[in-house]
Formats: sequence, C-alpha cells, structure tokens
Amino acid sequence: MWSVITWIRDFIAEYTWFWWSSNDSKSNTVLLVGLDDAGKTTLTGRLTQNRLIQAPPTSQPSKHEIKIGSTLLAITDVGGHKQARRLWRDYMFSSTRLIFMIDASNRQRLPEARSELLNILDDDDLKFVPLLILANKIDIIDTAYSENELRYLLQIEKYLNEENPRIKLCMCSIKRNEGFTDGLRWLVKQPIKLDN
Ligand SMILES: Nc1nc2c(ncn2[C@@H]2O[C@H](COP(=O)(O)OP(=O)(O)OP(=O)(O)O)[C@@H](O)[C@H]2O)c(=O)[nH]1
Ligand SMILES: [Mg+2]
Repeated sequence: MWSVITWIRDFIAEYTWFWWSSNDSKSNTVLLVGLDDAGKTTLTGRLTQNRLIQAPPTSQPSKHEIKIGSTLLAITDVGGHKQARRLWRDYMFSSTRLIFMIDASNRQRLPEARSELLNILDDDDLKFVPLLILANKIDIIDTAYSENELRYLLQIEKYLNEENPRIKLCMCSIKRNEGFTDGLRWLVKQPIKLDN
C-alpha cells in the first residue's frame, strides 16, 4: 500500500515539474557566450547529439533544447565574433542563466576574454543572474592554464567567494567530454529572479 502511495506522489511531482518546465518559457533560458573559437557550438553538439561536432563559426543565434536531470533548458548560442557580441546584452535580458565559455589554452586572447567577462560581472542589471564560466580545451595541456591561474588572471576571485555563489568556474574539455556536467547541474539549481 505504502509503495502505491509513494508511486502516486512521485508521479504527481514529476508530472507537475514537467508541466511547469515545459510551460514557463522564460524560467529555464540560458545564454551561451564567450569569444569566437572558445568551443560554444561544440558544447551544444555534445549536449544535443552526444558527439564531437565540427561547426563553422556561428553567424546566427541558434537555440537548443537540452535536459539536465529533469530540467529542460533552452540554450541560445549567439556567436562570439565582434558583431555578435553586440547582441549579447539584448539576449541576456531574456535569459535567466548565463554560460561564459573561455578557451583556457589560448594565452594571447585571455585579456580579451577577461574584459568581456568582467563587463558582464560588473553589470548591475545582471547581478542576480547565475553565471557558469566554462574554461574549455584543458586537453591542450602544453598551454592550458590551471584553475588557480585562471581565477587569478581573470580577476574573478572576488566573485567566487561563498557569500556570492552567483558564479562558478569549471575546467572542461568538450573534446574529451569531461568537466562541464557538474557546472550545468550547478547552474540549473541556482535560484533565479524572473523579473530580470
Ligand atoms: N582541443 C580542443 N578543441 C576544442 C574543444 N572544444 C572545441 N574545440 C575546437 O575549437 C574550435 C572552435 O569551436 P566552436 O565550437 O566552433 O567555437 P565557438 O565558440 O562556437 O565559436 P564562434 O561560433 O565563432 O563564436 C573547433 O575547431 C573545435 O573543434 C576542446 O575541448 N578541445
Ligand atoms: Mg559557434
């Protein structure tokens, strides 16, 4: 008898969750940004097709639906070249969560990535939006920065303290299919403000 009650309770909880997540168009919207060549579209290929794709540079925003646990996310990949970056801010206001991807192996372009990241982190209008930093391409071991080096070089230590768990840094390799899942799970668990 108890197992039937448990089953009914679990069924209702699951069904209610599915109904909520599939009907609330804004609550699970994620914007994926970062410099061109960081690996953003490669991540969408991993998440939607579970394989390593080779994509041309993104010229048009594209939207992808993926499931993390029981949460359905709509991820928009806007592209990272200079013209596309002008669109980021517009898209940020219709997104409840952000992913900023960095090529951890590209030492020349780290200052440019840092500047774009700090623009977002210092934007008062975005201060309640959870942000996951994915430091990609750690498989390029000759040049990839370590997590500690990146924390320091990106100047994000002050945003990473426990009082402000709004951001998280994850080292990953989309090529090797490692390191990003924990970050995505963290991202979907973060409380969001729907009036952003
Ligand atoms: N070594 C390595 N290469 C990767 C990894 N992830 C992506 N790449 C490569 O990085 C290059 C750029 O990847 P994209 O996913 O197209 O980059 P993007 O961020 O979407 O770039 P834009 O569309 O121009 O903004 C491709 O050649 C990928 O194969 C990784 O984890 N390791
Ligand atoms: Mg792309």
